[in-house]
Amino acid sequence: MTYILAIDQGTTSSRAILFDQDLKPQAQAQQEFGQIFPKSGWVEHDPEEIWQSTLDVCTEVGLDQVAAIGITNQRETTVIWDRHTGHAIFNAIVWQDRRTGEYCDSLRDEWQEKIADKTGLLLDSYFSATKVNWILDHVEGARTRADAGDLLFGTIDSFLIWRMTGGASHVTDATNAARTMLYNIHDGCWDNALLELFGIPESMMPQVLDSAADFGTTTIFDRPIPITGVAGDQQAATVGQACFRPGMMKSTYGTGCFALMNTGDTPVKSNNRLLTTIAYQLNGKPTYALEGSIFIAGAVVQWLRDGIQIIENAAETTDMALAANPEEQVYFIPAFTGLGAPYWRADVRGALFGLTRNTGRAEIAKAALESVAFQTRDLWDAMQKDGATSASVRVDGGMANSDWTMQNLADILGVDVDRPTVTETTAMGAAYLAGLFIGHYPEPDEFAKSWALDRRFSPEMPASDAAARVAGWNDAIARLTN
Ligand SMILES: Nc1ncnc2c1ncn2[C@@H]1O[C@H](COP(=O)(O)OP(=O)(O)O)[C@@H](O)[C@H]1O
Ligand SMILES: O=P(O)(O)OC[C@H](O)CO
Repeated sequence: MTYILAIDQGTTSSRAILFDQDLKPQAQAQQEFGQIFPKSGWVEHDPEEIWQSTLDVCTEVGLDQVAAIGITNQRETTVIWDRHTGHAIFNAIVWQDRRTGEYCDSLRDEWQEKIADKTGLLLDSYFSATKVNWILDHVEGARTRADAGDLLFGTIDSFLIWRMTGGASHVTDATNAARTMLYNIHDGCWDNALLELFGIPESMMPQVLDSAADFGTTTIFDRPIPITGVAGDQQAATVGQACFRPGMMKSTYGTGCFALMNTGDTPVKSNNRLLTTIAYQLNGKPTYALEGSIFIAGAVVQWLRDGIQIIENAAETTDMALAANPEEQVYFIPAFTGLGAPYWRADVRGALFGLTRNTGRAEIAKAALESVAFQTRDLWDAMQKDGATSASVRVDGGMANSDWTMQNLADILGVDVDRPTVTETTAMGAAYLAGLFIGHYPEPDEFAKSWALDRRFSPEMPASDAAARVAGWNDAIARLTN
């Protein structure tokens, strides 16, 4: 039996999963790693922890029968390292980090439109470009070293591949490149004007390949293994959910929530503050998507556990939501690091609305779970205005395991929410891309036939109740953002 190994380097944990010939997960290892919050709105990871946890899970799951490796990763998170030593010169600045918010504001008038036209993105600290600029400005001597060609930039995929290939490959794929705010998604190349704007020498940038390609061969294990698939985690989930036809949409509930709708070979420009991105690139041909990005989804549950410590594990939230007093309607806006789509407000922070003397742990936990549905509804409305017509959405990610949350999502969206049998669709997408390249897995149309439904959640709440709750949410958002 030969397997394809998927490495899923996420925001809160690193995972390795072995997929068999039928794309069924057969073995899995997972390791959480530290979150570093140096200041309000700042989020960092230690690149060595990312590296070590990745190595550990690969070793734990076993590589004896692995034919190829696919890598998928938290996107935008920025690492800069020395090409001679392989040492990162600063912590990884995580996608959630808002430290460059004011810098983005200062560029807005002149650059917002140009950046949107070239990259499909909004000018925001979420993306890698201003994070690279910040590191070059704040680490002593970094700019001189960068100009001398001694430093390399990469998103997490790039950093891992560089290390796994002993420095032989400095590469990324088009989906990750599309999240840097430095990549022209129409021309398929790094954009010189943007590199210049952010003071980034082109010598730092990785080569951009298709999502199924020869990314190099890892030489750090007992035997050489090719790395043949790479995609950002949300794009890998889009592939894993087999959203290959225009109009198909998936929504992933991990640390954040990211809804992507396939728009085919047309890069659709949103009028409602969604992003245009590359869903996957095969045989040199990009397939585009519209994306809505929410920064806090499952992370709100982590905060209940690790922050205010009112739960011991994530699954407890279901019983709490069931036990909550239905008369109490608390709105929890988890804008811990600002609001993403469609508001894009780096400056606001979280809030609870509607507290009474009867509000307790259960009501707060319920409001935390509900915040995920309300935020998705905001994205859904924006997608509809941009022309989406889908009557259902495919869900995945850690939080999709919560039946209560998924039922509430169907109620608040007013459409069917479909959960597949494999919720590790992110890893599955990466494995599929890697296996596709070596001829181990079939072409996309054939693969799409194997998508299997675990459970469909259909709306049960009366539409008027859902509308009243959504109105309450909109009111809370208006109060916070005004
Ligand atoms: N049963 C559950 N109910 C609610 N939230 C859950 C449940 N299981 C996992 N989660 C949340 O899902 C997230 C983990 O999902 P995962 O897809 O592994 O995230 P990531 O890839 O961002 O690290 C955590 O934030 C966790 O709080
Ligand atoms: O770690 P996740 O699964 O929440 O995904 C993070 C995204 O890639 C950030 O854009």
